[in-house]
Amino acid sequence: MTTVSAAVPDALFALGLAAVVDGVVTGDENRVLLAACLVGALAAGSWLLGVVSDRANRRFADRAAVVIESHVARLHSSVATLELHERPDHQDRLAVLRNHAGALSFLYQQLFATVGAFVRLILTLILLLSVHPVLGLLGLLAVPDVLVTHRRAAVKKEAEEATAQDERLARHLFDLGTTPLAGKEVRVAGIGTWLRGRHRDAWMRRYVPLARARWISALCQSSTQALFGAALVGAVAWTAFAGLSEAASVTLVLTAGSRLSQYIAQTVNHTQFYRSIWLDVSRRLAWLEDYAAAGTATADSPAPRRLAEGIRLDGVGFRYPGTTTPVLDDVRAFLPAGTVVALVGENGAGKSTLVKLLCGFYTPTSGTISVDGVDLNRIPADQWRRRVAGAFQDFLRIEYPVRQSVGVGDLPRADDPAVVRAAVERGGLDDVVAGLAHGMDTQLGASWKDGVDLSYGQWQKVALARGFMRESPLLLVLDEPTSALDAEVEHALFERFTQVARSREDAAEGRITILVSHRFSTVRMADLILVVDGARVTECGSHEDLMDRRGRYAELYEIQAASYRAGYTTARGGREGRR
Ligand SMILES: Nc1ncnc2c1ncn2[C@@H]1O[C@H](COP(=O)(O)OP(=O)(O)OP(=O)(O)O)[C@@H](O)[C@H]1O
Repeated sequence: MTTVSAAVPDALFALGLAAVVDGVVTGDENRVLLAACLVGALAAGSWLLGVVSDRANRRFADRAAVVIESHVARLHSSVATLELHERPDHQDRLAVLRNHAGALSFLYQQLFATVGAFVRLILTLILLLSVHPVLGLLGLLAVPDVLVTHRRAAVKKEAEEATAQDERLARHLFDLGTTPLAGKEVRVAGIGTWLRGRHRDAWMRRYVPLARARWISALCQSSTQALFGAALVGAVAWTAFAGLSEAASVTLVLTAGSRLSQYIAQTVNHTQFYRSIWLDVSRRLAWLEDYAAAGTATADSPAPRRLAEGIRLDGVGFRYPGTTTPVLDDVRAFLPAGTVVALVGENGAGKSTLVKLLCGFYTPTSGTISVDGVDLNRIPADQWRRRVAGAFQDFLRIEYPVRQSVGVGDLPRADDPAVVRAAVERGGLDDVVAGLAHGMDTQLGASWKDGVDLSYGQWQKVALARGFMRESPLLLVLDEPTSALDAEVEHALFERFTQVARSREDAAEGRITILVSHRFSTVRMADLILVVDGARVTECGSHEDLMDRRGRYAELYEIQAASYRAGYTTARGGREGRR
């Protein structure tokens, strides 16, 4: 309310000045003194109310910014599928929403600022009309400016959206050129200059149309404001020479008139901001809210407490959003409850995609995945995800003390030392922790105080341990989480996982463990092996079944076994030769 109140003394300032001039012209000292006090009081009141409203608004906006950003982040993470992150049109919408989400926090403050601007404008118009009704025309001559400002803002927004992809590209290239992770490869490949060039090109593709739009806007606005300026000069001259020659009236027209353009600009800016925030950012926020809610609309069946039968893939087909090539096509398989299932196949065969579908990160484009006979789409995504655990090849490096970095795998139990310790052991991280100065309390990440950096394989073990935090997942996914570890270490770890998976407690829950690995010595431990080839599951059975079948699996297994044998013989030959 202080914002609105501040508008009144501000607008009446012209009246105070006119009274001072009137007192001077009539030689009435008391009147001059009174009017000067009024001007002082108006100026002080306007300043004081402005400061108070500014403080209050900032406080409110800071709090609102935290709430709104948390809301956007929550909506992001509550979207069940990954489509949101991978469709370019969705990404562009999200980029604009992320960039402007902070502006939403000014919505409330802006509402009062807009009302305040209207109050100033109306009071100023009343003051002008009190001199002569024809001065109301000044208000009309401000209309072109209003129209131009509205139109040009829309054009600028369109240009921003049309080039949002280039902005993302420029940021991506900047990150590539400046983040430590990419640093080695950028230097070895010598692509620093190339990256800089591409980065500049992307910025120019964004900047040129935006700059053009801004220049045209500036030209149009200068013309309309020049028109208004000319009208103001005309109004002052007319007041001075057309029978309204009292000095007080001229002062009023001069002061109120010159402020009129400023108040009109403020009113237009405030309404424009309000309009763009309301129509644009809040519409995007509503879109994100609907998008997040749509995923749960068809979910009407709770996640099972335990798996009794298993998971069935029935004619499952999948294309990534925005692409036309099927990555999976008519996949049919049954994963029985309580088993360890391995997925094998060449690079790009579709193993990780199948894992993502099983986790519910995407919905199949055709066919169904059913869990104990219930379509996975009918199980609320958050419930299903609470029963899924695992580790992925593209893992997170959470730079916290080891205890938390592992513990966040299951937040409700993150503070239970015994649970975290058990997960550390299952993930094979115990030997890494033993070598750290502060053990489980060691800060991870070299950029933090007393922080240590880990090797890629050690980070992978942290992610793996985090994946083992969850108490009773129905689906445990291990999608090449040990690719950076030695074959022997991976073998030992998986041997331990499969033993646990076959333990009485895990078998009672019917947990299915999905294992993706390119190492056949690991894969052969699984109860069931699915061979993914040419977007389909072409073979399915135990290691022995598949070897007997002498198909693709047996062929790949033999190739790997032969290369291991050759490597072993060469290594042994080399050692014996050196002796
Ligand atoms: N987000 C994505 N958008 C579009 N296509 C994708 C996406 N992710 C994967 N693909 C494509 O889907 C196909 C299968 O990829 P996927 O990651 O499932 O293979 P994979 O068998 O796990 O391979 P790898 O053994 O190399 O990990 C590949 O051709 C890949 O290019």
